[in-house]
Amino acid sequence: MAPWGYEKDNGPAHWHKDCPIANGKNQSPIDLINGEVKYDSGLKPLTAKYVPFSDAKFLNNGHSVQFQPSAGNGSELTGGPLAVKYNFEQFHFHWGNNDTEGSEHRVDGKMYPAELHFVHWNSTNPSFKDAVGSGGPNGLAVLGFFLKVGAENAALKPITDLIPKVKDAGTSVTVPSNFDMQAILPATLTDYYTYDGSLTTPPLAECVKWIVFKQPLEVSAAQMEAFRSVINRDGKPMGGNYRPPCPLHDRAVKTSFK
Ligand SMILES: CCN[C@H]1CN(CCOC)S(=O)(=O)c2sc(S(N)(=O)=O)cc21
Ligand SMILES: [Zn+2]
Repeated sequence: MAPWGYEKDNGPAHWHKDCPIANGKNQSPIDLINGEVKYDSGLKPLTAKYVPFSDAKFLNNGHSVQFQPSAGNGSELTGGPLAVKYNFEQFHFHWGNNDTEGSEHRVDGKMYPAELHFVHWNSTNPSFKDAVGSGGPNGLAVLGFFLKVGAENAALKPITDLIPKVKDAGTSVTVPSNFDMQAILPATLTDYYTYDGSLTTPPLAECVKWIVFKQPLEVSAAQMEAFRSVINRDGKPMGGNYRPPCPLHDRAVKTSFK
């Protein structure tokens, strides 16, 4: 099979050939249907402590644009549905070619123009790769934020300003050390959906505790256009790098809000 992607000949409908788990019962993303979620008063806010990075890269890996600090950067996530501390690994984006599509998760069938994923791994594992392969839904914790078009996002501006430098697949740049990742997050990480799921790209491992925030972040139209200028390995616009929703099967989606 051609390397996986999001085109007709290598997109989500083909992924099961190399990754049979694509047809598993704990796949992501899903459509978050408000009439079917269940409030859980035991779900407390999350705490993310992101420390400044000395040598982080911003890269185009052919499937997304990704912020990646060197291993062991000391940033961590606790609380919410998580029983232990998770280490920050990377963040990346999914987006569409117009404002009516782009997010991976949906809310009552509605797609947002983009979705931002903060990937963390369970610190009881010796490494990130062990966490991905650890089996069960507690290997990774991914925070999902919907992006909608509105005011310029000043916290994301240092990142969106770097996009023209990683327009082509396989390129990367060093991120200025004064980049403040914490500033991207809302002050309180409260209202969210959470469920057990998978990576939304190959290898599609069912190792993810998903935490998707109800409140979208805003980015400007110019920031959205920056994403839409990114090119994939086939030299085509990367926009459309989102997997459609997967069946929920017998999973429950819990909310921290009523
Ligand atoms: C393009 C490749 N994307 C994946 C790379 N990794 C997994 C395997 O690595 C050894 S990962 O854990 O960094 C994640 S998280 C993630 S999503 N969209 O579900 O948040 C996809 C991937
Ligand atoms: Zn993602």
